[in-house]
Amino acid sequence: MTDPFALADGLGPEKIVHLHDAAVGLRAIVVIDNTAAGPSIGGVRMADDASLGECARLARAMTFKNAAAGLPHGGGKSVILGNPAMAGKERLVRAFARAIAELGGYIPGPDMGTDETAMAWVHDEIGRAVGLPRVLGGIPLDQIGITGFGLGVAADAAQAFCGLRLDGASVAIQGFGSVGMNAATALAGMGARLVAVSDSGGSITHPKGLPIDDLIALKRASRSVTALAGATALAGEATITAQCDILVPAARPDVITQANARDVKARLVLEGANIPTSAAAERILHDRDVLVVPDFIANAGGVICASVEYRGGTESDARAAVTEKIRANTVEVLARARDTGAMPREAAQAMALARIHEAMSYGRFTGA
Ligand SMILES: NC(=O)C1=CN([C@@H]2O[C@H](COP(=O)(O)OP(=O)(O)OC[C@H]3O[C@@H](n4cnc5c(N)ncnc54)[C@H](OP(=O)(O)O)[C@@H]3O)[C@@H](O)[C@H]2O)C=CC1
Ligand SMILES: O=C(O)CCC(=O)C(=O)O
Repeated sequence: MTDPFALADGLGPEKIVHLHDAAVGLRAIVVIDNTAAGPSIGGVRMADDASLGECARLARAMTFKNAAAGLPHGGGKSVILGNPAMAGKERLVRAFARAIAELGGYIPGPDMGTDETAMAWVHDEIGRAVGLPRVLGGIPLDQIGITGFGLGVAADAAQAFCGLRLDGASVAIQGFGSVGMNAATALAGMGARLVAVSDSGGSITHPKGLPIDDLIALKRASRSVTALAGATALAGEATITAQCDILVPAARPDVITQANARDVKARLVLEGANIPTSAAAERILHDRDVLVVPDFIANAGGVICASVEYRGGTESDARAAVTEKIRANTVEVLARARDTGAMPREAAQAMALARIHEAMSYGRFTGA
């Protein structure tokens, strides 16, 4: 067996819990990374191939994200191993919920493969979840597309730092779920044009612009974007290197790598997905003057909304908080990066770490 503490460092993880219920076929992992600022919030990912390593990296991203946004929450994440389209998903999600009932330091929300309905099942079992349907008093963060909306705010703030005008800019988006489709809508609202898009069925392009409403209608009908008439099909991962001004990864981790970073054509990368870019790839992009707005700054809309919901706020409170925090953080991080020559992620981590360390300094054993 490998060292069970191999992932441990000065921030966490505080708890790693493996959940197994043979009767329902549940195999899941929860990582509570750091709760110095408050109980952790982070999404529940449902995927066949998620791993402990991925879950821990996602939980750490939440620690940074929640701290950077100034939320009274630490970071956590969970994965349920399984295909989100499976029959019997509700049974599995309900079994997961019961298994985390005593893990009070973790507040689950939606992530890839789960949505407000899944959070309603979790809430029904244990009374603890965010991103709930309105009828349960929630703010359905996936349905209202608040993370995509926040990516639009980040893009608006970032354009001045890379000499780009959103009006007329071309955009490629990998993944057309809650984040991807709402980012497309937000960017189109500021004059940008969607020229390439993908989902798990493949990629398509149209240099003159793809019709976002038609693409959304296809997804609502559970079809792939590749079913759009009149578009040109591209190879699977081709959105990453598509000809465009702005690239929005909005699907799985580790899609911009050392192998393809030199082929990225965009001048601005807005990280909608969590951990989409390897450290080496981010360095390559930085050296090529491609501006990257890091995941935990750009895609914080969902968790900011979740935090507002947790405290009984309204959807308009959430939109105001997302707009204010993402705009301020994007400007601060990009200005620090410009002024110091650091990568935006380094500047963002320094900002978040200062807050995490301060929160940790109030803990009982700090300095003992
Ligand atoms: N939801 C939120 O508020 C937040 C989400 N995020 C992150 O954003 C990312 C997307 O989340 P979300 O939109 O909620 O997830 P969804 O499950 O709603 O959508 C994911 C999309 O990615 C597509 N996809 C899956 N694999 C691939 C692939 N290999 N190539 C291209 N597309 C692929 C899916 O295709 P198909 O439609 O065919 O299944 C789907 O369109 C994740 O990294 C998540 O952690 C970050 C912050 C908040
Ligand atoms: O769904 C949530 O709880 C917050 C969003 C999240 O998990 C994320 O930002 O990755």
